[in-house]
Amino acid sequence: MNGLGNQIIVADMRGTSARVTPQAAIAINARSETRFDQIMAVHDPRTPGTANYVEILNSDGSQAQACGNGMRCVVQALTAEQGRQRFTFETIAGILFGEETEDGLITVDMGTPKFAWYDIPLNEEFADTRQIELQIGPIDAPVLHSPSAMSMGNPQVTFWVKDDVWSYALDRFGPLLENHPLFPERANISIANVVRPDHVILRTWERGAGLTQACGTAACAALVNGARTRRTGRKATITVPGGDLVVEWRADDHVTLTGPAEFEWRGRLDPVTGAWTRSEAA
Ligand SMILES: N[C@@H](CCC[C@H](N)C(=O)O)C(=O)O
Repeated sequence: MNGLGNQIIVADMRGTSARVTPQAAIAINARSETRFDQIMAVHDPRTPGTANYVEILNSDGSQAQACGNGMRCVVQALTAEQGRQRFTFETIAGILFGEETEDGLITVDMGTPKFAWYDIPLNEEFADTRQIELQIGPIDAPVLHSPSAMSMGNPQVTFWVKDDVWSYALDRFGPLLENHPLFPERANISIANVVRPDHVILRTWERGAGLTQACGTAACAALVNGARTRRTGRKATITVPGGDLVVEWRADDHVTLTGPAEFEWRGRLDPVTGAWTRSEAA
């Protein structure tokens, strides 16, 4: 499936105790036909009241706590299968809610943001994470500097720019910043241009996956970081390379992400080795 071009494999692991291994993820990603950004492994529920436990793997085999575009794909796959439209899921970051609406778009309640340096986490104490000390480029003329940091379940860093987000070599800066010593669990790195308080243009280098067409949790972080630094309101369209997402930071502190999800093709997957076959029928 894909969520605005974020390449997602929804792996149906219900009825088995097997897990998708990091080795399988790396092997699947090595094939051009199955290159992906995240695998959403949908397991039987672990907690009463939830539909499924969802484990998230990045294309480098690492585990992610949250994936907004992937959750939309899971909601759409389960809605198509079961007819019902609302789901409660458990992930390592907590409980999430997802719903397909009448217009075919999917809204996921991504939970609440965290701002304390130790929750993000950062390796250094910052009293205020709306603007942290971090820069890239020459010390006296940094190319990017003073980003906002927060956790949307996963570590997120938003650099603010006033010009074209495409004029920055994110493919070069992304890996350096993702692995910067300030981030003990690495980080998702975004560049944001606030066009209007209700419109942000965003590019993201994803932890464990690299440049992507869309990153839902980074879009949530751009809105929340925008609102807490008074650059945006509490609801905005976030334009990512793959298209538009709508993010709202509600009065109850929950962040919702709305956008499309698209089925591409189906197959059978060995979760241990990553060997796969494509099904003839869609
Ligand atoms: N594509 C995602 C984010 C996936 C996880 C991220 N790479 C991480 O490791 O935190 C999204 O849509 O949110």
